[in-house]
Amino acid sequence: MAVKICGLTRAEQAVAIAQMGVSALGFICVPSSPRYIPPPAIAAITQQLPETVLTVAVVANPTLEALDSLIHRSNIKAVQLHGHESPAFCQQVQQHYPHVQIIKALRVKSKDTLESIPHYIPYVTRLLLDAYHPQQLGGTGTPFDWRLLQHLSIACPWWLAGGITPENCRQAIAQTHPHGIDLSSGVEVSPGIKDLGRVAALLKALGVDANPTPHS
Ligand SMILES: O=C(O)c1ccccc1NCC(=O)[C@H](O)[C@H](O)COP(=O)(O)O
Repeated sequence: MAVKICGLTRAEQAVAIAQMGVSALGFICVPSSPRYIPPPAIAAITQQLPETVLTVAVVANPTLEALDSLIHRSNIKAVQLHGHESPAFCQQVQQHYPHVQIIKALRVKSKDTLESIPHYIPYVTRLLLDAYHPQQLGGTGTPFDWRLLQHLSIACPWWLAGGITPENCRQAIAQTHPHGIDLSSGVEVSPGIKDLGRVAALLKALGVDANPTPHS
């Protein structure tokens, strides 16, 4: 089970969470977010992380030029497209950056959202199914109706997001069977500041072992 902790802003927290055994760390590159972190600050953090950690830049409706600048300045391994990006745009990103993993986030409002999934599959590394909120793109702390995923077979790797906490993570996984989970506000003290005790509680609930020590 992959675990992504999103919305990191502090180097020491990113390093500590990586050492706890988390597989992916997300950095919010959407300027309107309270978790926003600029690309040079992301680069300063990512260079301190173990190679095994997937580093993810979260963006919304970027131009290819903006993505180019972000990818070159932030030293990340994956981009998470969290806006209204089309399958055609994902294809363009895939063609321009074959070495960068593409995570397409879909904010699940209703069954209709899920009908678009097959159109994205050829162009993404994985999907992230997150909660829909009319005013906020992400980090809402609210789960969507997981029953919408019942009887749905998704033909590519996908991660579940939206309102997951150390308390409900096992139920979320049992009910939806994702390949990974993504959390932000469920393990936070305040936007961008993580609660390491809650990250530890999450990993304990999931039975994830801490990394061996080469990076400690
Ligand atoms: O977290 C943000 O502030 C954010 C802003 C704009 C676009 C995306 C954003 N977050 C994306 C994530 O991957 C979050 O981890 C995901 O929405 C889950 O958040 P939460 O419900 O708080 O666990």
